[in-house]
Amino acid sequence: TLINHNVRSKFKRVDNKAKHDTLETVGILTAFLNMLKQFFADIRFMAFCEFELYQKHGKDDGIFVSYLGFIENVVVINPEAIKTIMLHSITYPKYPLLLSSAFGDYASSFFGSNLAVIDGVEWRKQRHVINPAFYNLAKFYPAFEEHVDKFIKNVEHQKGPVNVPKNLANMTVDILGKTVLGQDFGAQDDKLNAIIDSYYFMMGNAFRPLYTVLPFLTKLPTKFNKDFNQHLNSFDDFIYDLIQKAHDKYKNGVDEQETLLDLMVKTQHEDSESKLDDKVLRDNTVLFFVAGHETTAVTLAFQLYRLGLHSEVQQKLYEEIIDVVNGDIENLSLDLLQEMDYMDAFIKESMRLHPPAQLPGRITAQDVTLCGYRIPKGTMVTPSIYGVHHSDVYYGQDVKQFRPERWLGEEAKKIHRFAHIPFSAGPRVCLGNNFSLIEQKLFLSKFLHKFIVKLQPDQINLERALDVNKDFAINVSTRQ
Ligand code: HEM
Repeated sequence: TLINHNVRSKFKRVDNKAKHDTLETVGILTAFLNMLKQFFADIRFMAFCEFELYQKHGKDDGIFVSYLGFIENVVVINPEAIKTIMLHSITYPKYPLLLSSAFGDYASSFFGSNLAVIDGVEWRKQRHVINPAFYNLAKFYPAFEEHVDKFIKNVEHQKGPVNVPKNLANMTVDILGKTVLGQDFGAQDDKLNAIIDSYYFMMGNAFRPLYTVLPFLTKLPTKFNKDFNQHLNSFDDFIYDLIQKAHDKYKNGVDEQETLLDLMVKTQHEDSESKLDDKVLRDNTVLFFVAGHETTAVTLAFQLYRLGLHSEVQQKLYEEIIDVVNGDIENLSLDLLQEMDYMDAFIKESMRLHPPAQLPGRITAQDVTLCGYRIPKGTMVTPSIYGVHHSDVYYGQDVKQFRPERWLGEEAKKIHRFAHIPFSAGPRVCLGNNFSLIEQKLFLSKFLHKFIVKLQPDQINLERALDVNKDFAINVSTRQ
């Protein structure tokens, strides 16, 4: 009770927007149980834990205090407060959790110090170098198409149910390799297996809060630690090899279209103020691996799940595709993808209910007021993407229903702009959002043109549980 009292007294009402005298705080026992749950969970599970707590303990302010491990965490579900946080990246910089390299924990040794976690001048410098790689997405279109076609061909040759998450991840990593790193990975042809295995091993383990909070565990002479370090070394060798190839390409003056990696490597050879050294290149290449393929693969897997669940939506999408390409899928182009309104609504709705990135942590750089409460400097503040997307306060009574129509016409205008933020918003908005949206639309158009998706009877409740390592098989039949 004393601890609770202490926590509450820190977050007091300062103006009449606040509905209660202090911010609502989850009880210390609940926090402790939640912490145990989080310690052994994958970080991706934590947003569900937080939202469950909010539903049980939060009041109707859309803001409450919870815990991330031992750290007090102000979780924000109110879209006006989310807007304030997202638009003011100097007052609310990134929470430096993943920058704890001083501890030498797994998250920082794998993920490193890249664009997504740094702030200030260094962030501006890196974003300035990396941004131009995403200016002209039309140049990526042929690579998107090649790998989507390969995916479809593989499905055509497969007998029986198709396990989608892993295969989709192979497709998206091939697309990423070709477009962003300039490499043919061949994951869809089973050529990248060892590296992908290492990658998944680290993704599955590096971000476990257990190791971030108790990093000394990573130093114990256990088999697990040995395995982790082996995987890390082989993954790093692979990345440094890609970087070396980009250096060679620069020196040989190969006149090809510049990839993101080329742009980053070039800074070292030219007398530029934005020089990025090899370690920064390595850390950003890892970032692009992490941010750039699993997110889209999981999104697509959930979309196939939704299509199987809602056959009427599938039919409407199919009709729109046929209409836009005028009956011939060979006409499909980047421009035509922009004409698919129902497709846009479908993607928005699926990313609302199944956002792959959920808790973008920030820290207060000064004392602030959010929703009428005083939040002291140095507090962790986390807009809950999952929370605001699932809140009936902002989406109404049918919040749990999958209804793309809510994103069409007048109805869409009533939804708060910051109540739908799967790619975040403001200066730290996802750099790959348009890249991913084109990938999704192209995939869905070609896939639905070819196949009808059906779920298997035991797979009607996947609401929370999908990641690229989970088995999720769908039945597909070829359209006549
Ligand atoms: C469905 C797909 C994707 C989702 C849902 C997603 C989501 C996000 C979110 C929520 C953030 C911001 C986190 C924050 O505000 O703290 C972010 C940042 C970022 N994303 Fe994505 N992302 C996706 C795909 C991609 C792709 C395909 C790429 C690159 C090819 C990419 C590259 C990045 C980068 C570089 C950042 C850091 C930007 C910065 O801090 O300046 N993402 N993403």
